[in-house]
Amino acid sequence: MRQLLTYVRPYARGLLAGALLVFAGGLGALAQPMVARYFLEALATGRSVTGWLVLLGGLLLGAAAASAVGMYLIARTAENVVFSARHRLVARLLRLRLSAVDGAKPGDLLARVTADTTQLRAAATINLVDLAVGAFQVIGIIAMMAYLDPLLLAVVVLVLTSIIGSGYALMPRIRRASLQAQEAIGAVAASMERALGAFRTIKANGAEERETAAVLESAGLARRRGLSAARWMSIAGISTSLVVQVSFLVVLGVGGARVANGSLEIAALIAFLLYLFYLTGPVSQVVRGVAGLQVGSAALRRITEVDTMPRENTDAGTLPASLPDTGIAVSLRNVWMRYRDDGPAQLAGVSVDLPERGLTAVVGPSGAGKTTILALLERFYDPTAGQIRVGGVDVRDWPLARLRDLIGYVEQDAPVLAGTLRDNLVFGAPSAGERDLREVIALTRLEPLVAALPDGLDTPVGHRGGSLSGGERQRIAIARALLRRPRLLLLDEATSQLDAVNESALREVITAAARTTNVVVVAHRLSTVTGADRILVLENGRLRAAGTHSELIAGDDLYRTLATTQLLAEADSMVH
Ligand SMILES: Nc1ncnc2c1ncn2[C@@H]1O[C@H](COP(=O)(O)OP(=O)(O)OP(=O)(O)O)[C@@H](O)[C@H]1O
Repeated sequence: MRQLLTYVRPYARGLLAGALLVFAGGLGALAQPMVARYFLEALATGRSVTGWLVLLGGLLLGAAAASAVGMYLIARTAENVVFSARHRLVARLLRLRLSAVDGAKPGDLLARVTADTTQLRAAATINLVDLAVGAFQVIGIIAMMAYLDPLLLAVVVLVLTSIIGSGYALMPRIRRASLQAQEAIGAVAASMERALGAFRTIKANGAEERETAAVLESAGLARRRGLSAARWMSIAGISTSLVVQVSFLVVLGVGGARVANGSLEIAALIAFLLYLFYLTGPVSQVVRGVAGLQVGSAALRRITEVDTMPRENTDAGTLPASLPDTGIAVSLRNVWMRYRDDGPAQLAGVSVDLPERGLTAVVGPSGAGKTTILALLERFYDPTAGQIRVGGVDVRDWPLARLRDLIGYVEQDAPVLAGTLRDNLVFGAPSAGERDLREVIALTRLEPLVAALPDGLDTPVGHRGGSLSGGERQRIAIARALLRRPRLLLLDEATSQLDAVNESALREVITAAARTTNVVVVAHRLSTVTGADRILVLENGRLRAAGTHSELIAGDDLYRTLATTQLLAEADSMVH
């Protein structure tokens, strides 16, 4: 409730005004028959009806307008609350640490932003208003009952206490069932995301039916949990009416006996029973409000869970006194990395210095920890032990956003985002000028692609760049990184995405970049390696050897084997 109120508080005035207007609209509607009566009386007796007619018309329009505006204000509060919950959630989700997201399911996180926040709509408005208005009326009616006959009130209160008792028993069940239903909806979203993210793989493996079944299993669970919440809600509703009916009978019995022995007037009993009759509505309203709040609190729990996930602080830290204009040096000192505390060491005591300029190639068997080094330089993760310095400053001391500003990173799977080609290119440098853009397009040999696309740079490239080839995606990723004018360029080379012509062109681009910048390439091609100023050979997370191609060919067995077997293209000719 407290958490819910923190979302509602900024919009409390609008909600209050809305509730008061709806209430005034209700009063106006109630007054209409009375005014109609005076109008008809005036008509029958031949008196002037103009005043009554104007009042009736005014009431009619006023009540309708008050209700409409009131309902709009309540709906606006609901939308505002949902928006502010989404705002907070999205801002937090995109700042989560990678280690937090590694273990989460993107579809489930998505459901929290979409489905769970929607559940706040009713809880933050209608349910709260129901609870407040209902409770207010219940208190008023009970006060009137106390005035009429405290003894009968005691009977009513006794019976009403059982509503509170059953509420204590039922409400947690409603909350639990709603939470499970929302979790199941998260699971539906997660399995859909899994299926749509690997659409071709599913088709190629004939897995449509299995995946459909997996999604439907979660959907079925959501249905069962939803039904379970609905069952508990109807039990709460029906037990409320039953309790009020029972109290009606008890009051009738006790009151009747007291009237018979002369200790209560019949008029007082009738008035009491009328109040009891009126009590049904507000009590049901309170129960409805509290039950609705359970659904909201279940959703709120899933929303606020994100608050407990570790986030990155992108601004804290101190910039180094001076930053070079071109490349920036990097040093690793006895760096260890475990992705999980109890997991194996993916890097085990790596120490290396990479100067401000030059091309460093990192090679090694699959799983040796090559990509992990790049991830640590981007500070996607902190090393388990040891120190990484960029520009002479520990990466943990850098303001994260400024550190990443220095780096251009081309991931191995070269992701392209839904949007136009231009959006994708300027993604890392939104203020890049047209000239820079054209220059980078020429460097990365993207000109033929731009010319072939119907709207050139402004052509949408599909979800995850689905309408592009692997090589095109990779060149776009490289162009995107170059446009950032990085001082440290990290390239995770894809194994076989580029044809020979494009490959040699890009090799030239990278070599040119390395003349002014620190370039680190996780290399899978011999051509990349042979041109490197230094090569690091990683094996099982250890830096096994370092040197130039000819030094390593002469001095390192693993490198020699890698060069002849794993590193692609012209291997034989380069080795001999
Ligand atoms: N986010 C992660 N969580 C847990 N383990 C991870 C994670 N990323 C990588 N690993 C593990 O760390 C090890 C090193 O991975 P890394 O991606 O650095 O290898 P690599 O040398 O780049 O391999 P490849 O050449 O196949 O790309 C692998 O065993 C991998 O399974």
